[in-house]
Amino acid sequence: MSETSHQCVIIGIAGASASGKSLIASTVYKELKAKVGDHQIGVITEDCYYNDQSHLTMEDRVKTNYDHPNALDHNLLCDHLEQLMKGEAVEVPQYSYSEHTRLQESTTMTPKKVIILEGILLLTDPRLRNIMHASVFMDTPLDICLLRRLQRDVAERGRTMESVLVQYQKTVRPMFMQFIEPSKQYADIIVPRGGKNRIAIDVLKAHIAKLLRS
Ligand SMILES: Nc1ncnc2c1ncn2[C@@H]1O[C@H](COP(=O)(O)OP(=O)(O)O)[C@@H](O)[C@H]1O
Ligand SMILES: O=c1ccn([C@@H]2O[C@H](COP(=O)(O)O)[C@@H](O)[C@H]2O)c(=O)[nH]1
Repeated sequence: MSETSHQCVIIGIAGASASGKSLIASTVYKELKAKVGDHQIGVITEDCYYNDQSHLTMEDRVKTNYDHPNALDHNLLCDHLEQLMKGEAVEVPQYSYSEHTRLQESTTMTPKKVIILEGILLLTDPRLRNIMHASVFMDTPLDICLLRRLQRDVAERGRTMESVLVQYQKTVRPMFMQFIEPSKQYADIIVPRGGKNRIAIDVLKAHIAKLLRS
């Protein structure tokens, strides 16, 4: 648990791709927002901080390993979290998974009392671990993650079934084994089965509600 946060508390949610990080983060956010309003709580996705690849050809963009820590701009993410903790607003980048580029537009995030931060590689970075007040690891079996990623990426991220399967074998699974799974040791809470785990949602809501009251 970090001692550095004063105005804003960061709760990190990590785990494999398609393990349910976004779903649990958005469920906790929506259910709490209905009670406390969206000025108190927000969600930031690590994916927004993928490096812009617009200088590369599409062929090279497709070949990039998006599951290695070097694919992400954690410097900018840390800077933004520190600004939010100081009570300053930040411009969160928007990322296109189909173009592998950062969009021109960004999203303004005003300071919040609690930020839920979700992403695959969050717990691999000591700077981010130090900023977090509490951390969660979504421990969904990898075969279930692959099934869910396949469905989601074809439906929502402009991908073909074949491209998802090739990428999974080349980078997604190996990087999970090398970086993401070992980072589980740093989590305070380990959530099995995925983003609909009601007990886990309620535990997170209760913890955040307590922080909001303090
Ligand atoms: N427990 C669950 N049961 C059924 N579908 C789930 C469950 N958890 C997540 N999903 C679905 O799996 C897909 C991947 O989940 P998502 O939250 O996007 O994963 P992540 O953010 O970890 O990549 C989404 O379509 C989501 O709705
Ligand atoms: O240009 C990109 C950027 C990322 N990815 C894949 O996204 C997942 C992380 O996002 P989740 O929402 O946690 O699934 C990561 O496994 C990358 O492989 C991509 O395919 N293309």
